[in-house]
Amino acid sequence: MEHGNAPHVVVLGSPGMGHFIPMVVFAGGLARDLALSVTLIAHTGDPPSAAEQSLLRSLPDAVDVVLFPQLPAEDFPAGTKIEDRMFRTVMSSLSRLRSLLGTLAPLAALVVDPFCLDAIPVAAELGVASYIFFTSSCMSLSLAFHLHELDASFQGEYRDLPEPVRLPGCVPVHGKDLVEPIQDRGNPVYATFLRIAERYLEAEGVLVNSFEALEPGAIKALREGSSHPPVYPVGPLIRAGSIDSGEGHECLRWLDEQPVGSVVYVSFGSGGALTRAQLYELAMGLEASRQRFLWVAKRPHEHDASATFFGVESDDDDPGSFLPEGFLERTKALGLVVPRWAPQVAVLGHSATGGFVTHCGWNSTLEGLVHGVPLIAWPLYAEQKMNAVLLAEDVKVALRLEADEDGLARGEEIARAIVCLIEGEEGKRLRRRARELSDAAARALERGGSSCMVMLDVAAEWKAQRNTQ
Ligand SMILES: O=c1ccn([C@@H]2O[C@H](COP(=O)(O)OP(=O)(O)O[C@H]3O[C@H](CO)[C@@H](O)[C@H](O)[C@H]3O)[C@@H](O)[C@H]2O)c(=O)[nH]1
Repeated sequence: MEHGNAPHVVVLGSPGMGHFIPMVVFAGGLARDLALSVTLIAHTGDPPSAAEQSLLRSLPDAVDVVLFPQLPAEDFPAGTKIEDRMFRTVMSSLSRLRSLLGTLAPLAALVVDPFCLDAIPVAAELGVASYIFFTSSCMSLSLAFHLHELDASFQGEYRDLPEPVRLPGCVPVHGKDLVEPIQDRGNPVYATFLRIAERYLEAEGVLVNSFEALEPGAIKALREGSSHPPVYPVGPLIRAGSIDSGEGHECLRWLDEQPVGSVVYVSFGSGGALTRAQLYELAMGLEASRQRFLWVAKRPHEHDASATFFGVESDDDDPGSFLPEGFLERTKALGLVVPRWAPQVAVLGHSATGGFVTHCGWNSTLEGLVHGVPLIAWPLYAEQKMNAVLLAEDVKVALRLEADEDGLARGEEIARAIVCLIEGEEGKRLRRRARELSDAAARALERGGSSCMVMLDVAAEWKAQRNTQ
């Protein structure tokens, strides 16, 4: 493609839908809203999944797409953490990236996601400035900036820390709720996180998918901090309803038949999986709540809460084959179960949706808030426990579930939380808060809004960069 006079930016994303989606949205926005010429390099399945292909088709013509393959599961020993697979997939692409960047010069910037930070020295060799598009909260970014300090301050596992961790401007967070891959210092991924924490300092700036009204304290502290690159909150960037419209999907037709604000939507993102025992309790809780529900159900997994992160391995996803006997029949008047994947943005934007049981993946979180939907926080892995703390204790837009000593959330507890969210006073308060945030999110992105202005400033830097080349 001819890139003309527009500054050319390369956007590099890591594997998994939770990263693919925001990087595609970000790349599309650079071309559409800022008239930049963009090459998006994405790590996808080979071939890309139907969901990946459909999102790529939504990109404007000014975005060139290059697909790098993600490393197959067989290349890793059983039990390898997803984060390790992501970092290693990106490492395996670096020589191809080097050649490609060489052919694309002159470049105004390379923008990488948090699992692609090893590309920063490659860009530096070619004289290209690197930026990070951080696909989670400012609170998680702050943890990355303070990881070395934390590592030096305590020898044991973080779950044994006697006092909560106080990241600047953030709600205190217990050590056990810090990101999951740093919970075991003996796992090789811990050392990788420490190594990568240093790479953040090599970037020219960090764009974050968050916004002022959502994380004012953390953003202020990051803005004032001088030991790291400048931080630019540019969110919330999510797919437009027109892109994830789900046209004709049975769950949208079903939602059309339900009263306004009556349905709780249950989904654990692209990767989340429950154990068989937990899946049973969730089914019992939904049934006992007697509330309407739409549940994206996936086959249970006993040992890996992120079992479907790199795609679903089995085609056998009929919920009837793994849900409790008789559940579908008994609940058919109140609920709908869809296998594996739903058009989530359309579901959250539907007037019948009144609550969201979520694993607190950052994209799901933003999608819920943009549509003014209050949350029940059910974190599973990655940085989701930190997000849950932020949403329940700081932003106050989510209910938490109490688990028993085995870590299982019982059916009665799940039913209690759902009834409280859809019918209770607490639910009303959370809904008001979610609507406030929805309005604030829209204001941040409109012309003159905080995120819009910040993005224009960064684009101006890139344009200036281009003019000095
Ligand atoms: O049935 C589904 C399920 C998911 N999605 C979409 O898939 C994305 C999932 O992203 P997210 O909610 O962030 O969850 P994960 O896929 O788990 O994302 C990974 O990446 C995120 C961003 O870094 C992290 O916050 C998470 O913890 C990490 O697991 C969202 O856009 C969803 O709308 C659908 O459209 N339909």
